[in-house]
Parts: sequence; C-alpha cells; structure tokens
Amino acid sequence: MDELLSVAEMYRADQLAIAAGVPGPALMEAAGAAVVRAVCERWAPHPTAVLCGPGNNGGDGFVIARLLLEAGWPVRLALLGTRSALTGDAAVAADRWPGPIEAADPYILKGNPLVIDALFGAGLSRPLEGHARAIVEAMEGRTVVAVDVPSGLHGDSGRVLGAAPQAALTVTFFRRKPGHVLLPGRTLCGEVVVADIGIPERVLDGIAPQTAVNEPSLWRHRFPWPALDGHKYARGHAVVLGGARMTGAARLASVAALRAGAGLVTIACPPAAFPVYAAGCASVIVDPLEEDGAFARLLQDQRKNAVLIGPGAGRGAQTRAAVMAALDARKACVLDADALTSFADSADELLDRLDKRCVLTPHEGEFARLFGDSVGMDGDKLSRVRAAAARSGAVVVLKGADTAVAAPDGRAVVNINAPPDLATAGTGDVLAGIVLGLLAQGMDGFEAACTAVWLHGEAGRALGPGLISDDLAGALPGVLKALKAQD
Ligand SMILES: NC(=O)C1=CN([C@@H]2O[C@H](COP(=O)(O)OP(=O)(O)OC[C@H]3O[C@@H](n4cnc5c(N)ncnc54)[C@H](O)[C@@H]3O)[C@@H](O)[C@H]2O)[C@@H](O)CC1
Ligand SMILES: [K+]
Repeated sequence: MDELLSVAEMYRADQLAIAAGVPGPALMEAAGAAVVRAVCERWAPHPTAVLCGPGNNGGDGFVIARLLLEAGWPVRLALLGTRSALTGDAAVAADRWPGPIEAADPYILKGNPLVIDALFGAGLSRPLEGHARAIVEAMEGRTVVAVDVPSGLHGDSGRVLGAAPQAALTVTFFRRKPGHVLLPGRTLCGEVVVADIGIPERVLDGIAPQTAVNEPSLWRHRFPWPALDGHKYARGHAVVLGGARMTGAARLASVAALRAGAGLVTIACPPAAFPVYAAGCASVIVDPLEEDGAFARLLQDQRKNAVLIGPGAGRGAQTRAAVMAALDARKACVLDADALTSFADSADELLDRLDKRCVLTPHEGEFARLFGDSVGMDGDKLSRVRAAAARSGAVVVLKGADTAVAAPDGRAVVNINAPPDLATAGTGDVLAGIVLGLLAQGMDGFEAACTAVWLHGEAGRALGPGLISDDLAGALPGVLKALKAQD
C-alpha cells in the first residue's frame, strides 16, 4: 500500500525510527545519500549550488554537498541564516562540510548551476518572505532538485506558502506526503523519488496512516468479478433517474454502470423523454414514470439495489423528492450534480439523512454549495473532503485533477492517474455511472468510489488526447481485463 504520511506522521516515523535504534544523524546521512544517488543517476557532474536552510532540511543539504564534492562535482554551498544558529543533526552535518559556507544570495545562482533546494522541508511553518522568498524566486527557470519538497510547498496541503520553485526532481523520504500528490504540489515536485533511509516499515504500525494514493492494492481483492455460476440478478440492478432535457447525462451514466458490471440497468425517465432514452443503448432498460410517486414505486422492487440521481436530473423539488425516495427505500445511492445542487439551500436536510452506502460526487462548485456552510472552503482538499464525509456520514468524492475520496471513518485517498483529457463534458456522468455499477454489485461505498475513480482515470489514459465522454465506457473492458490480469 502506498501510504501518504502527514507532516506530523512523518515526524513521528522519524521519532519511532530513532527510538528503534536508528540514530538521527544516520537518517540524515541516508537522506543526503539518497538525493545524491538520484542526482547522479540523472545528471553528469555539473556545477551545483546547494542551498541550505536553517533546519534539518538544510542539514540534508550539507550532507548532499559533501557527497557530491567527494564524487568530484564542482559544488558551492550557501546557507540561509548563520552557521552558529544550526543545531542538532544539522549542526553535525555542517561540521562535516569541508568547503566554504556562502550567504544564500541569488548571486550564487549565477552561471546556471544545478540547484539543490534544501531550504525548507517538513518544518515550513509560515509563508516565505524577504530573503527566503527572494532566493526561491531566483530559482525560476533553473534545474532544481528539491530535498523532501520544493521549499515553500506545504507537505500536508500541496499549497504554496509565499513562493516555491518548480523542481525537476523531488527526493522525499520513506513515504510521500499529501503535498506531493495534491495540486499544485504534484506539478511543482516534478519527478518524485521516494527513498528508503532506514526507517523500519514497522513504525507504520504505531502510526496507522489513514491516507493513501488510490491504487488497486487498496480494493482489488474486493472487486466483484462475476462468478462462473452467477447470473445477471446476482450482479445487481442499477437505476438511473433520467432528466427531461439533458438526456445525454443519464445515458452516459447508465452505459458506464453496465460496463462496470451491473447485471441490469434501468433508466427511469419522464414519459415525454422516453423515445430519446429508448433509442439509446440497447442493453439499457427504459421505464417511463407515468404518474406522481412512480419513482418511489419503482424502487419498491428489492432487486433494484442501487440508484443514481443527479446527472441531467434538473434542479429543484422534483429532484429533491427523488433523492428522498431513494433514501427512504434504503438503496445504495450515488448523488451527483443536480441532486447535490438541489439541496444548496437546505443542505442539512440532505446531510442528516446520508450513510456510508451513499456516495456523493461533487466537483468544487457543488461541494461549495453543499458543504460551504458546514465544512467551509478554506482548508486543503484532503481536510475538506474528510470533514465532508464526517459531517454527512457518506462517502465523498471531491473531483478534480487530484480527486480525493473520503469515508466517514476517516480513511481517504488521493487519485493520481487521471489525465487532463478527462476535463471534458460528461466525464463526471460516466464516473457516477461506474460508482453506481460497482455499488449494484455489492461493493462498499468507499471501495466502490475509489475503484471507480481509478478505472475512470485508466480509461482516460487508455484513450488519451481527443477522448470524449462517450468513449470512456467503451474503454473499460480493456482496463478491466488488464486489472484482472494482475490477480
Ligand atoms: N530525523 C529527522 O527528523 C529527519 C529529517 N530530515 C529532514 O529534515 C527536514 C525537517 O527538518 P526540520 O524539522 O528542521 O524543518 P525544516 O528544515 O524544514 O525547517 C525548519 C526551520 O525553518 C524555519 N522556517 C520555517 N518556515 C519558515 C519560513 N517561512 N521562513 C523562514 N524560516 C522558516 C523554522 O523556524 C526552522 O528553523 C525534512 O524535511 C527532511 O528534509 C531528514 O534528514 C531525515 C531525518
Ligand atoms: K526543500
């Protein structure tokens, strides 16, 4: 499993490693050596400027400078702050640096050296200003190798505090931090190498991280592959509420639910729209809602076990009533788009009714409308999605290029396989449909959401540039086949 450690958890990992007998200076020496290894694998000896900060990130820099010098590289080292202010392991590392210590002035970047950014790492505690900011800004356009994180990037949030350089390579230690995968951090890090610095794996038992990169090892063992002796009813019957006008959305979602493996999919739609839906995918059942209360009656069928409401549903009282009908019928639910926005003025009415068999799939705008009052929009993406899941009791998928998924019990993942080509109309409807198809097959809400987000990203990658949302479901068989081959 690819855990993501918060900054606090990483400090705890360091402490536990030291308590287990790995000395602090040995960790720093290993960290520096790992950076040098990564650098030497990628660049030939080259004039290099190592910029060291006032803490242990700077200590790593002293180790790096010494090891590069020993490897025959032309190295200059500059320190932000004074040598006498260094303490602990950083002071030990500085003692072992045989060369001069220059002032961290943008002048040191003259001649376009390779820049090793060891100014600030996990200890970043406030926005960069003054001298620190000037030297970071002077890195613009240079080739930068970041130690742990690009300085100024916050390891928990992925946000820039003041300024941060664009790195070509970031070498971090033991495990990635959320800031390496959340935007804009992921972009600023460039290539990320995770180095083993001698922290024993078992320290994770004492930390029990709750955050991970979304990858198949988290949920593959529970993927609902059809059984040889199974039949379509064993694979669930998913229902999609179809709208009167934006009919494409429910059609995209219904096909995606089928491709994700649902045994049957029904679109329940206004009678006037019946011909449009009926002329769509031949594998989808279309059921016109002839009179008031027809949707609730349709859901009385116990075999219909999962419901998607939102894509193209329209905003307002009718959609709110449909959501309440699905919740009253105790179906597994996916609520997306208009189903979320319809509760913008009465968020608590919805949030008080949800449980972990409900998956909400808002983008940032929908999230703001539903959770703006309870959770707010100031926190970073992971904190907000976690708070939203805790508030609602539902699984929340906060979409974007760095989609984050949280369960009400505190688990969360960040998804990193989605290509930018997915930023096109209708892809959200497809995602909602995949979640629905997996819920119909009995997957639990959090696992269904994580699986769906990953499959959606893989389908996007398989198609690449030029993809439109109509293509995505058709790419799922190839993605699923490759996933199955990993078993
Ligand atoms: N045993 C350990 O804890 C290990 C730590 N390692 C390195 O140590 C780093 C963490 O070290 P530290 O906890 O000393 O933290 P940092 O070295 O990241 O920064 C802390 C220092 O920066 C100052 N500072 C923070 N934000 C500032 C700002 N905006 N402007 C100016 N000064 C600012 C703080 O006052 C403090 O002096 C990691 O990122 C990693 O690179 C590695 O050597 C591996 C082992
Ligand atoms: K750094």
